[in-house]
Amino acid sequence: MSRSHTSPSPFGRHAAPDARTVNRVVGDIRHGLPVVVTPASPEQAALVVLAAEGITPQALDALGRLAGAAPRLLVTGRRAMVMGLIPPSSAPDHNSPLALLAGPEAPLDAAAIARLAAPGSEADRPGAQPDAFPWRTADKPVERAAVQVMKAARLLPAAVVAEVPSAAPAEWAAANSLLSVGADQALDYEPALARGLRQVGAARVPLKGAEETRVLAFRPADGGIEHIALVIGQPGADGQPVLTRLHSECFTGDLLGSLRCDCGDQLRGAIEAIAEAGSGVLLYLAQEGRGIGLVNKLRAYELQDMGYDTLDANEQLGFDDDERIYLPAAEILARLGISRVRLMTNNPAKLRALARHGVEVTERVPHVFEASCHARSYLHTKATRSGHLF
Ligand SMILES: Nc1nc2c(ncn2[C@@H]2O[C@H](COP(=O)(O)OP(=O)(O)OP(=O)(O)O)[C@@H](O)[C@H]2O)c(=O)[nH]1
Ligand SMILES: [Zn+2]
Repeated sequence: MSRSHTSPSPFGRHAAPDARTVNRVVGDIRHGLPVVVTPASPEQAALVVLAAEGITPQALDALGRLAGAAPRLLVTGRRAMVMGLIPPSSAPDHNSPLALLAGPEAPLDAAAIARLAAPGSEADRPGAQPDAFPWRTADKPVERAAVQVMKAARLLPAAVVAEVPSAAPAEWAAANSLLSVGADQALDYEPALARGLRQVGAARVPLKGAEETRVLAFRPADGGIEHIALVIGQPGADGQPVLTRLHSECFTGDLLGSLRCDCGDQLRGAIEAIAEAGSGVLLYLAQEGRGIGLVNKLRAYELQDMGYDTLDANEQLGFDDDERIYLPAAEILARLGISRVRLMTNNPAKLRALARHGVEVTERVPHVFEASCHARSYLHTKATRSGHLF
């Protein structure tokens, strides 16, 4: 299912304008620049937004002066929960952000923002008690979109925001040389990238033990990092469901041979098993760190060394325990003409997600490897808390 876009630019034949806009905004955010997020409804205020991660006192001052109002901090419900701001039971949607406002006893300065946005022992530090900040639930689309932009930028999911002092926010943004993006565009970014995937490369790459392998690359609509499909043999030629593995990128495990996880063994083991079966497909999905990115995964590892398990570490950072979506996988399978799979996985969420996207999973094929001593507690957590079937 691909969405067609019309573009007035002769260079824009393949471009998805919404994805391009979000991508440019993400670029500015990663540069430490503010952007404007506009609401669909003109009754709501637009926000001028900066990343909380790495914010400087100068940037915070400049934001306040630009907007003519005191900035506030948006953190996710998850982060608010681990800071003890809200009890676990009272968070209706953990992905809804919470707004923290500066109060007379607790100025929202750059140092406070760093402590509130990043996990650590903020409650131990003088002057940084999170409950000194008045807060309210922030579930307006512009507020959720501001946090979504941080996730798309692979930064900590926390944003410093102030209301745009104009009823014409896009014009105000242009007059201040800022990029702007619609809240709906930002919230639909990941699915839009998946819908706009294009195959951009295909080559025969004989692998050790799987010589009849083709490697195909699928580029998302914003020109970002490609997902890769390894097509081994002639999958589906016999009319049978295709032996399939969805593997999420793990730089540390796949490439460096990290012993903290089982990814490297699972990757090579899947290729071996598919070759042995005669044919199948492995999708190598650009979803490092269960979708939070490599840098945030390294932060999660640091937290795990402090005693948190792999799920709690994600939540300490403000993320859900798993931020992946499987629409890209379903889209690639559809492009390959595969609608029925025997899925090699221990993760029931992958079975449910593929079914939701119209892929028939005829069988789950267990995909278990011996754990190193460093990976034992990681795999134990998956089994006891994520419902993994080992
Ligand atoms: N955030 C986070 N990601 C991790 C951690 N350890 C491994 N990962 C990432 O988790 C993903 C592993 O994905 P998969 O191989 O699909 O594993 P899975 O979801 O357990 O599913 P199956 O292996 O199919 O059972 C990779 O993107 C890794 O980078 C961790 O401690 N924290
Ligand atoms: Zn791994």
